[in-house]
Amino acid sequence: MVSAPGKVIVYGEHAVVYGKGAIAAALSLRSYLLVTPLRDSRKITLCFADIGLDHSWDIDSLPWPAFTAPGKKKYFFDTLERLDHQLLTALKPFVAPIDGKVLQNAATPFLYLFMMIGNRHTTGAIYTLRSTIPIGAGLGSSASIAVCLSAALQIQMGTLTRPFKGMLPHEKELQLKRVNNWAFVGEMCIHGNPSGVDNTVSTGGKAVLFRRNDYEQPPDVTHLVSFPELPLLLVNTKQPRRTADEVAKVRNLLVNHEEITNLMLDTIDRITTEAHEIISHPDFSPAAGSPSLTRLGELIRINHGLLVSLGVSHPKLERIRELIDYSGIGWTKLTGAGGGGCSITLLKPNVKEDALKELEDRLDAEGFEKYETTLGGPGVGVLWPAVLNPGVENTIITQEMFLTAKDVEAVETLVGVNGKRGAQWKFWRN
Ligand SMILES: Nc1ncnc2c1ncn2[C@@H]1O[C@H](COP(=O)(O)OP(=O)(O)O)[C@@H](O)[C@H]1O
Ligand SMILES: C[C@@](O)(CCOP(=O)(O)O)CC(=O)O
Repeated sequence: MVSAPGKVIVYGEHAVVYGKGAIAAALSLRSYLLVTPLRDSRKITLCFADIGLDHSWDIDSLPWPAFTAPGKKKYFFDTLERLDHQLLTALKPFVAPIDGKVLQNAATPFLYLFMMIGNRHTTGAIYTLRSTIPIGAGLGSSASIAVCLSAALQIQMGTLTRPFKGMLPHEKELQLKRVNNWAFVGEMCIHGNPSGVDNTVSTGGKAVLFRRNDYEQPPDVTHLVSFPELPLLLVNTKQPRRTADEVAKVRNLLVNHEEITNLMLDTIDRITTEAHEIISHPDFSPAAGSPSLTRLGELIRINHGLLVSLGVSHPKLERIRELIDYSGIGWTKLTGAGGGGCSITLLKPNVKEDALKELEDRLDAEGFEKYETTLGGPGVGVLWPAVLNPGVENTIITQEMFLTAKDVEAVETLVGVNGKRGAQWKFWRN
């Protein structure tokens, strides 16, 4: 079993697509992928329980000639920054029988990565996914799945080892890079032109300052090892939207109002840079009365204003912001692609319990959902063998156990990275 986290973008979404900086942190909400190898089978089955996807392919019937044509097959050590649109087209007939865009979007990166990382001699397997990340809410659900698929398929093919005691740091980093590279390719299958910030933070965990100036080159990634524990409130509008559509809105604005849009993107870049300077300052403290926390909060508010001007907010996001501004408990912005999805609020120090409770009741009454989550958790991890509580319980986690966990809490209790059943996850980066 492998697992990878969702993320929040604290500053810089959308601008990051145009070479500006973004700060993002890993969430404690995660995706979990169980691989059940079937030695004597020539079938692969994708069972993505949260969205009701259960589809099988006969390995021998897949378009191997297209994927193995000269120059097409990529190897685990190749640098991967591009998607091969011819190969994507070759997969279309294999995805077409699946009902609906959401399910097709989930299946396409899997098939592409399976064909690229695997080969026609790969044995059959069932790939079962459960995720505690809300789908399409700006929290990087698709990227966390791409990271899981990338890691699981590479482990299956033997091009990735699980992390072990004594593994050299540079080997760990190299393996993370391979996971991230293929995950980025998976993201490209459904997002067209992703910046790569989501898969990067999901792979490496904790928090990053990310910038991709040149799409032909790898991004500049600074790991923010001392990222502070910021008091954040995360609220979901439950308004569905697609990342690709929101990214397209900014692209259109850039075409129609080039100069003004560029100025706004530059301002967001400046906000991210200043926020980075604040949190990396040796005197930074998120404690009560700290002027730097207020400054970070003001930057959050300004960043949101610019995202509104870029056209990627939504009346429901504005309603949440209005309620929170009215209660005076913190500074709010949308996070991720916007158009719905989630907002984050940096809470002011010493917020009174009853003010928070009153706000939560109002959010609840208007149909919004609040998440309890922590930032800065671990990136991709592996549980191998997939057993519970080794040495004590030693129970193999079966597909049935995984599928019958009745809700997010039950999934976390069963297999969670901090789960109550004592499963021993290993991470490439601690
Ligand atoms: N739990 C899940 N199970 C299967 N597929 C999922 C799940 N979560 C997300 N996805 C896939 O990712 C897509 C959402 O990606 P995206 O629009 O980027 O939203 P997000 O902001 O959450 O990353 C969905 O349409 C679906 O294809
Ligand atoms: C809007 C964007 O900056 C972030 C998208 O995040 P999400 O898919 O909404 O989780 C796009 C990108 O970085 O590729």
